[in-house]
Amino acid sequence: MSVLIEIKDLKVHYPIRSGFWNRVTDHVYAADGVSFEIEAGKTYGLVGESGSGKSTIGKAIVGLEKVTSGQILYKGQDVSKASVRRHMKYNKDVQMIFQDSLSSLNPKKTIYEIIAEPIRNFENLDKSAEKQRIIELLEIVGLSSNAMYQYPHQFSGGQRQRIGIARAISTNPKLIIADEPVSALDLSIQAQVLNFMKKIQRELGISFLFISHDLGVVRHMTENIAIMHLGRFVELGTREDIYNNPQHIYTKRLLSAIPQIDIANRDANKAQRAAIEAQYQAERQNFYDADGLAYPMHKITASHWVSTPPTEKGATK
Ligand SMILES: Nc1ncnc2c1ncn2[C@@H]1O[C@H](COP(=O)(O)OP(=O)(O)OP(=O)(O)O)[C@@H](O)[C@H]1O
Repeated sequence: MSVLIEIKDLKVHYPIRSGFWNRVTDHVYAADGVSFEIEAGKTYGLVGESGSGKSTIGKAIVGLEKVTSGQILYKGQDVSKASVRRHMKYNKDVQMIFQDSLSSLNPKKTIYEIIAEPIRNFENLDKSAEKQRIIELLEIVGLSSNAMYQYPHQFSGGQRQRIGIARAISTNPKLIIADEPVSALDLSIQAQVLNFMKKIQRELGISFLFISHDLGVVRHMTENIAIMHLGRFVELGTREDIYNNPQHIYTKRLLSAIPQIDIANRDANKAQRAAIEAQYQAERQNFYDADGLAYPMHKITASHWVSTPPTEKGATK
């Protein structure tokens, strides 16, 4: 295994201002000491409910959010500082795709201009080489070269996600942060886009940080997964650890929330969901501290970490 990027004790705290003087009166602890590694060519899943801090981590990694403390180590350098990112041309290697492709693609620009923008930031191609590159990128994402003369609103949601992917891969990146890349799409289109992401990963060797609120969506995409709740990781492990041997009550609750298409067992699934919810409500206080925050994680196997009360022994992450 080769580690592409290492996140160490990352904290991103947003100030809350109030009162006549607009003073900082408190903070939102959006990411509160998270550590994990993404391997080269692999997908890392980051899963939690809305507001748990997933996007904040993704944005901090690409440099869109200021890091309060901690490190983001890439090729041995701490890229949490803007000067280091510029010096290393880090933003060429790390790109982001968003959930809402309509608002993340400038509606006034043609697809050609949208895809050309990151290329122009990092390379000095002449007009014909640039056009050739854009035609190739459209081909990779399964769109005809005519698409380059059109505008985002002329495409379906799934096609727009492909355009977002074409733009993201245009700089030949090593890592793509995919923030809820399919949650705005119909189920049938979701599967197409997910398969397509796996295909470009195989062909181009790109790593993904795949952010989702739905453990069902990441299941077939990731090798390693972190479960996040209120700014902290509650559980982290391989796909097998998380899906076959979940330990934290919050992970169990997220697993029970995966939509089931299996109509024959609908009643049994509903009963199981209700049982997990009752267990969650009854045992919640055992899993969180007096402020309602997750405890530090402890290692339970070589790959599996779980947030547990501090009386239990083991290294913390
Ligand atoms: N710029 C900001 N200023 C203040 N608070 C913020 C800011 N951005 C996010 N937050 C808060 O930080 C917390 C984490 O938000 P974040 O968007 O990272 O969560 P998320 O898990 O990605 O959720 P969602 O899927 O809804 O985006 C939330 O409480 C959110 O309200």
